[in-house]
Amino acid sequence: MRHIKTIDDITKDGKVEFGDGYDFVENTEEADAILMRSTDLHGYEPPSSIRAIARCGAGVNNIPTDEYAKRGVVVFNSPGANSNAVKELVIAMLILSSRGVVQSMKWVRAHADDPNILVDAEKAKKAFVGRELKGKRIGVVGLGNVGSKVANACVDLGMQVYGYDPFISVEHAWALSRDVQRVGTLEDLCRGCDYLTVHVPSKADTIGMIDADVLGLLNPGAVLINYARETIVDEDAVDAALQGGRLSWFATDFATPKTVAMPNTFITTHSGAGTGEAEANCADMAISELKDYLENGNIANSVNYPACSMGKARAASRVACLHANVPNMIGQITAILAKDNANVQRMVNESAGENAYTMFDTDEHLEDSTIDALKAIPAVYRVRVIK
Ligand SMILES: NC(=O)c1ccc[n+]([C@@H]2O[C@H](COP(=O)([O-])OP(=O)(O)OC[C@H]3O[C@@H](n4cnc5c(N)ncnc54)[C@H](O)[C@@H]3O)[C@@H](O)[C@H]2O)c1
Ligand SMILES: O=C(O)[C@H](O)COP(=O)(O)O
Repeated sequence: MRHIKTIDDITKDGKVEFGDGYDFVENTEEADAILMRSTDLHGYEPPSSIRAIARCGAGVNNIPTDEYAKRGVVVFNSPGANSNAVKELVIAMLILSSRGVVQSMKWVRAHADDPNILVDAEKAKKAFVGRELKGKRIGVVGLGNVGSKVANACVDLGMQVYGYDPFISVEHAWALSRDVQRVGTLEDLCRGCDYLTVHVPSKADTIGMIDADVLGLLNPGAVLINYARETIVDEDAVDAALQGGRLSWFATDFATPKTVAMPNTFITTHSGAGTGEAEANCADMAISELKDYLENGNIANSVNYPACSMGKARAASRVACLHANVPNMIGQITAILAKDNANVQRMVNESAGENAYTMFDTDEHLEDSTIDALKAIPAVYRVRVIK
């Protein structure tokens, strides 16, 4: 039996199914893996029983992924699984910030007792006259799973769409409408925009990237949308831009103390991924990643280890070594196997950044002393006997 600890509400209805051979435990010390969402794990040391953590969602800035890699803990996320949900809410924010929908509805509620409300509403409506999205210029920062979908949807709405992403993947470049115009700098993207929407992860080069300089390049009365992370916008600069009229609205998914004090904001409760469909997609992807890792040692969609697959574990034994990406690891591992006279059927070695992964199938089970020798290699973080 393998044991899973869940953190956060993975789905609204509580449905999380791993199937036969798995159960859920309260005590993390008894768990093999963690399934989670947005809880901040910085400062938390997972017990040695934990081999993997799967984040149901895209952003992993709440997890110390580098530190966990060095403890031999593989961290997964679920890329793209909630991107349609975010796209739809971003489109909603484009419309809400352009058409006085919320203000008009507030007026109706405030005049609910007026017996002439139908006639009076006709007079009141001039206060809520908005503008159309068609023909307006929007800048999309980050053209990954969410940004590429937002950009394509904006093309469909008849907007002039510009995108900026110096690290765009081939897959997302292919998915992008030919009507999305790519620009080379953030400044060129922002110059003359009526709308700016941000879809990048929170990391060293994106924290505070939407600052006073960037905001100053937008058209007066522009709208800023942040459904990525609160850290990406300089809140003081956004406040000043709202007060000074450079921005007419700021729509954000992050209710920070500074943001809630600002004028002209639409603020949601980190609800970009808040649909039943997105929750189910994220959970399904994260669960299958965890199961394949726990049962077969295969890695897909990890953010701190390379992708690696040898299919189902069918040989007598399968062993995985998680180690630093340094020279002579394969040499050291095979030397130890040769000493035990182990016959290797298949071996794979993959690396990503500072970390690497070596997995092999053998005809017979290895001696305990062989496993101990593998564990004793200085750059090895963890050895897993999967089968
Ligand atoms: N509000 C929500 O509920 C919600 C839901 C999903 C994702 N998010 C946030 O949105 C972010 C993006 O999500 P995604 O699924 O599109 O992720 P993704 O990884 O598919 O796309 C991120 C894109 O940002 C680009 N990028 C990275 N650094 C950049 C930089 N300095 N300048 C410009 N582009 C840069 C990458 O090349 C990539 O294409 C996530 O990291 C997460 O923080 C929020
Ligand atoms: O990065 C993400 O996928 C989103 O921010 C979703 O976060 P959540 O799982 O807490 O809704």
